[in-house]
Parts: sequence; C-alpha cells; structure tokens
Amino acid sequence: MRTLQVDLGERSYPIYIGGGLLGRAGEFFEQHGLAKKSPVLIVTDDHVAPLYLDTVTKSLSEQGYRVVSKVVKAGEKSKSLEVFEDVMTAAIEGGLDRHSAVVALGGGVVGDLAGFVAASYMRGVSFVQMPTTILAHDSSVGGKVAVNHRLAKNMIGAFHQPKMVLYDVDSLQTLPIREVRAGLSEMVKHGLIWNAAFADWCRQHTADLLALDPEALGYGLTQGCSIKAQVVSVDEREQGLRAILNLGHTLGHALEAIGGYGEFLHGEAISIGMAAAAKLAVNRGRDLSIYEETVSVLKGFGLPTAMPQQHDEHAIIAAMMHDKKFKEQQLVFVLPVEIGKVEIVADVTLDEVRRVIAELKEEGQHV
Ligand SMILES: NC(=O)c1ccc[n+]([C@@H]2O[C@H](COP(=O)([O-])OP(=O)(O)OC[C@H]3O[C@@H](n4cnc5c(N)ncnc54)[C@H](O)[C@@H]3O)[C@@H](O)[C@H]2O)c1
Ligand SMILES: O=C(O)C(=O)C[C@@H](O)[C@H](O)[C@H](O)COP(=O)(O)O
Ligand SMILES: [Zn+2]
Repeated sequence: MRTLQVDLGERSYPIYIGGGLLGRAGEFFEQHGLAKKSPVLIVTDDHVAPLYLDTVTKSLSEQGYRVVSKVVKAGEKSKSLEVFEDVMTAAIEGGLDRHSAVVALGGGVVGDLAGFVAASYMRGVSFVQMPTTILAHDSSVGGKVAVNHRLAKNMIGAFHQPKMVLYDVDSLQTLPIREVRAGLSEMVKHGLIWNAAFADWCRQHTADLLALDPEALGYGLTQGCSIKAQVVSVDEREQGLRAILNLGHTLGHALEAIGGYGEFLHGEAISIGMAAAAKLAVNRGRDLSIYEETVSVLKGFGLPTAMPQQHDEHAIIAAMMHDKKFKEQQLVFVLPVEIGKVEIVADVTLDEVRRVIAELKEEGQHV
C-alpha cells in the first residue's frame, strides 16, 4: 500500500492506494477515530453496489459500525438536485447525526454527489472517499463537491475535504473499457499540466494502462494523486494555482452540458477540451509539437480529440459563458506553454474560440 498526504493544516488527510482496501474499511475507520455510535451512510450507484457494497458494509459492521446505504442510478444525470434531495432523505431516515460519516463508494459522480450531501447535511458531517474508477483518482482528492445544473456543470457545490481517501485499485478490474479510457484522460492531464516525464510515461505505458496492469495502474494513479495533492495543498480553494487542474475543462464542461450529461463522459469531453487548448496555444504562437504530442497521447488511449460535428459554435460558446470559468466578461482558459507546463489566460477572444472549434471540427472530418 502507498500512502500520500494532502497537507491542509487541520483539514489534512491521507490517500491510501493499494489492493484489498475495501475489505479493510472498518479498520481504517477505527484508526481515523470515526464515531461508532452514529450511523454511517454509504452512497453508491447501481453498477457499483452489486460489486462492492457488501464488502464495505461487512467490514464496517464487523468493526462495530451501524451502516445504512443509498444506491443511486449510475451516470452523470445523478449529479442533480433531485438525486441530492433523495440522498438527503436517506440520511434523515437513516438517523444520521452530526457525528455521522457519509461514504462515497464509486466514481466521480457518487463522490461529488455524496460529498455535497456531507457538506450540507446538518451544515457538514464527516466524509470518506472510496473511489472505484480511474477517473476518481482526480475527483476523490481535493474536496470539490457539487451537483450539476441543466445549464452548467458543477454549478451548485462546496469545498468539503474528506477525512481519508481509501483507493482500492483491485476494484478497477471490473471497469468497462470506455470508463478506463475516460479515466486515463485525467491521468494524462496531470502529466500535461505538471510533469512532462509523467506525460511521457503515460504515452509509453498506454498498452499496460489500458490492460489494467496492476503495476502500471498503481504507479500512474499514485503519480496522478500526488500531483493533485501537491496542487491542492498549495491552493485549496482555487485562488490561483489550482485553476491549472482545469486544463481542457473550459470547453469540456460546455460539451457535457450541451450533450445533456449523457452524450460524452467527463474524461472524453476533457480530452476534446485538452486538444482544443493545445490548438489554441499553437494558434497563439506556441510550438506545433505541443498540439501534436497532446493529441497523440490522447488518441493512443482511444480518446476523442476532434470536435463533434453535431453541436454548433453558438451553443458551445453560450454554454462556456455559463461556466465558472467565465469571469468579468472573459473566458478563462488553461493553455499549455510546453508539455508539463501550463498558463492561465483570460484574454482569449471569441474569434480565437470560433477558429479552434472550426479547426477541430475539420479534424473530425478526416477521422
Ligand atoms: N471533484 C472533482 O475534483 C472532480 C474531478 C474530476 C471529475 N469530477 C467529476 O467526476 C465525474 C466523473 O467520474 P467517473 O468518470 O468516475 O464517473 P462515474 O462515477 O459515473 O463512474 C463511471 C461509470 O463506471 C461505473 N463504475 C464505477 N466503478 C466501477 C467499478 N469498479 N466497476 C465497474 N463499474 C464501475 C459507474 O457505475 C459508472 O457507470 C464527473 O461528474 C466529473 O465532473 C470531479
Ligand atoms: O480539482 C480541481 O480543481 C479540478 O479542476 C479537477 C477537475 O478535473 C474537475 O473536473 C473539477 O470538478 C472541475 O472543477 P470546476 O470548479 O471547474 O467545476
Ligand atoms: Zn475533470
């Protein structure tokens, strides 16, 4: 097992990464002093529940915890105020009190949803992340929790750090291949924003990662979590540096929203967004190799990098303007300077955005 630390003073917490950890959940709960007399609510989805809910429930129960659970429908549409209310109802009916903990057992959808419940229930209770997707190496660390609005992603949320992240990498073996690819998109992102050698490692280990080779996965996820933890430890509430984690998200979030939170997986939308950011940077004078290398590593994972033909530029731009990254009448983009280094730019014009959308649509016609 590898242990990383998110350093946030009194809100610091460990990230445990290893095999067989879900079956040891109770042990970790006890070690972290989570209250035994107050019910624990496990939030999960209907794909994950049949696979792992019993294991976690059994482990917590054997350690003397009283467990209730709420299973939501799998998929991005569950990150909604309606489902949030359903989970709140389960928390109240389950008798959770101020010393209770809410557990997110699943991917980023369950993590963001359960985290927002934990942040809001009785104005905030303990939260534990048990990620079961590759993508959730990103979402389980850093404390951003939210649900979507029909018009914009993650619009209703909070910062609420977990007490620990228990990342059982054995659970990843049951992921469908499309989810594997989507999760690797955010792993590549961590290399592109912070560490060129790690981006290159991802490219060199594409086949191992896609095959869910435990050694490659363990290393890649540890590097990804470590980069995320370093950034969050410097800037918990995105006052500056943390915005670099948004590479690809200005456009990516817009695509998710106009796609009705079902057409693109988050990692797929972010992959297109990272290609667009690289193209934008090249149009502004950066070296063409940045775009070529970005697209090459993403395509290697079978991720999309061209703009979907069916959405017009007006809809995409309108959706971007609802996002958190539209501030003081300007669209904020994270743009690569070189592989492994990015800058935050707030002077991108709409003409530049239109040009990139057209260029990436053109790319799509050659596929
Ligand atoms: N809070 C953050 O910092 C942050 C960071 C990145 C992404 N996100 C959010 O995360 C979400 C995407 O997360 P995701 O890609 O994990 O999606 P997800 O939670 O929908 O999980 C993907 C799919 O895999 C299934 N699944 C999960 N674990 C499984 C397993 N072990 N075996 C088989 N199936 C399994 C799920 O049921 C679902 O169908 C988006 O809403 C995105 O906005 C948040
Ligand atoms: O943790 C962060 O900060 C990130 O930006 C990570 C992103 O991968 C993630 O998708 C996040 O939810 C986006 O944040 P938002 O503030 O743009 O909604
Ligand atoms: Zn993301």
